[in-house]
Amino acid sequence: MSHEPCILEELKQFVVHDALPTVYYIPDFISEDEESYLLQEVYKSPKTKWTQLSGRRLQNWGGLPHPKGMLAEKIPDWLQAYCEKISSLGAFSGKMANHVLVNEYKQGEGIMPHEDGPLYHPTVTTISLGSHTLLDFYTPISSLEDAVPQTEENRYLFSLLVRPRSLLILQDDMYQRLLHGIQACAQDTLTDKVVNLSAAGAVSGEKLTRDTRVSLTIRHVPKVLKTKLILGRK
Ligand SMILES: O=C(O)CCC(=O)C(=O)O
Ligand SMILES: [Fe+2]
Repeated sequence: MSHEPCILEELKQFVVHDALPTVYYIPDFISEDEESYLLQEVYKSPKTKWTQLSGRRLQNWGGLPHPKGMLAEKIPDWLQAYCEKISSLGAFSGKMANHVLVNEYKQGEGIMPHEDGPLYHPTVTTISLGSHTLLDFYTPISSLEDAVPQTEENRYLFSLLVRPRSLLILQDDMYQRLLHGIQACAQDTLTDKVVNLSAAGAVSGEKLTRDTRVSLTIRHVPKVLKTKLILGRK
């Protein structure tokens, strides 16, 4: 299936590597003031908005994606502004982002390798706040030869360094075929497996200590329910 080009010309300079369809890494997408403002808003949200998972906690905004359709909820203004800004770049083929996950990772926390699944438009955009992290990519289990033991180590492909205030856009195979995850560790030693070293202003061999990172994962959920009646609720 061919992919319609949907990102504005001006973003082309941020493509990380032609061999990786497709990664855009945009350093300093937001200012330090915007970063503090967003962190303030995240931490102002009611305690009940947080879901504690093993190794991270999260806030879900916009509704819960569901195979039958997402019952859309209004996204607060402080997030809506960024949904609009990113959508206007063409990230979602002209559609408006309508879903935001806020993940908080304390130093040493991470997320297991996973796929984001079929409920989203196949583009994921992520603003990082407070700390860098390394996002690691893995081949899916079925695509390796049987003779090779399918350990996480064998399936590991490469990493992206995401700095605070950056915007990362993943599309195509990067989203649809590969798994992504974040190692639960407190410090990263950069290697040549980090494919955006120069774009992120880093060098191989550098050691970076993590702090608490908050990520805003901004997406478009195509299937939305217009009213509660469709779910059969009173
Ligand atoms: O924190 C991130 O950048 C990744 C989050 C993620 O993969 C997810 O929520 O599905
Ligand atoms: Fe994910």
